[in-house]
Amino acid sequence: METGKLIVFTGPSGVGKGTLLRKLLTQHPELVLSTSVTTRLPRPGEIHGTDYYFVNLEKFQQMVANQELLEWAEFAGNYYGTPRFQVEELISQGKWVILEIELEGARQIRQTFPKALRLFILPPSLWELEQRIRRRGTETEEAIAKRLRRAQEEINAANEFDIQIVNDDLEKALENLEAALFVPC
Ligand SMILES: Nc1ncnc2c1ncn2[C@@H]1O[C@H](COP(=O)(O)OP(=O)(O)OP(=O)(O)O)[C@@H](O)[C@H]1O
Ligand SMILES: Nc1nc2c(ncn2[C@@H]2O[C@H](COP(=O)(O)O)[C@@H](O)[C@H]2O)c(=O)[nH]1
Repeated sequence: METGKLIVFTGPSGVGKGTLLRKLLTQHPELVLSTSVTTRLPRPGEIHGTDYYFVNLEKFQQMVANQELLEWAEFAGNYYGTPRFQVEELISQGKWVILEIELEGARQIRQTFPKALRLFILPPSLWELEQRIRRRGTETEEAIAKRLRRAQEEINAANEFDIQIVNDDLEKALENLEAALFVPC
């Protein structure tokens, strides 16, 4: 049977992780993106069970207490976590599972899944990162400020990851991502 693999995908908010992953998954439908749990409110168009499992704080705390999350962290005022059951099940079936998670969660995964491939996505500059968050138009000023403060801390930790990819030109970044994932044996 083919061996499953865990792939961690991290980078500051607004760098383009979701955009890159949507393209990657269209071209490689055999890859599986884990659906996280969050206490954040849904953005317009986001669907429960597809983009996230949207839960209240009480439910999130219950999941933490019951050890239902593989990793979890607070990010810019909300909680996020990876449901354990789906990831463990999929990997045991030989699937390649991607976690799109922030830095603290990625550090936890490093402890529990040392063989996971860990990728960090960098912006071409902090200025461009801010433009991207603003252009997306999904966050309040307060949330943008929180996310940008966290961005510098995350970028400083990029060297903790196996591979760093700059998302300047989207197509080029996608090519680099594919090269990192599908290295010939
Ligand atoms: N290479 C790129 N060049 C220009 N704009 C980009 C590029 N990649 C992504 N974007 C744009 O930047 C914005 C943020 O992208 P995206 O939502 O994918 O970021 P993210 O890293 O998933 O953010 P978050 O962690 O907050 O969910 C989007 O409007 C997207 O269209
Ligand atoms: N540690 C975790 N981080 C997660 C998870 N799911 C998403 N995220 C990260 O949170 C921020 C903000 O996401 P947003 O959707 O509110 O913009 C971003 O860096 C995501 O990668 C998770 O399960 N665990």
